[in-house]
Amino acid sequence: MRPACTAREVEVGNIVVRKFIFCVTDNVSDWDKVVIAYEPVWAIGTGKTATPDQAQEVHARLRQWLSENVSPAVASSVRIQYGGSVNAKNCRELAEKEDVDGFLVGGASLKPEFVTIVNARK
Ligand SMILES: O=C(CO)COP(=O)(O)O
Repeated sequence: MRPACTAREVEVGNIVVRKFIFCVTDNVSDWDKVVIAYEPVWAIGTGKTATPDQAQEVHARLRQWLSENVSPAVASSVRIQYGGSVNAKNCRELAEKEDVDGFLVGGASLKPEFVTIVNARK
């Protein structure tokens, strides 16, 4: 069973995401060269993964924010990847989410299961 994050962990994540996106969008001149990664701090290397719904919620909010503050075209074309304890068991469910465009994989990239993660959308 997947360990869930606490409400505090989710709240801290949202604040960090907000500060980050304001800082970055002010300094981007070519959005074709940008890939956004959402990596909850509490999920990196911990074995705790955001649920697919949690990841989708943050990714969708990022896309919505980009649509309103940059442009709808950028919002729909920019890749938003999820990172944080992605493995062969959780990658398919995460990949099914509309706004999860790929993964940043740490520990699992060193194991044979990485092939399953690479093919998660197939
Ligand atoms: O930081 C990461 C990739 O950049 C994620 O690492 P893990 O997949 O080991 O949690």
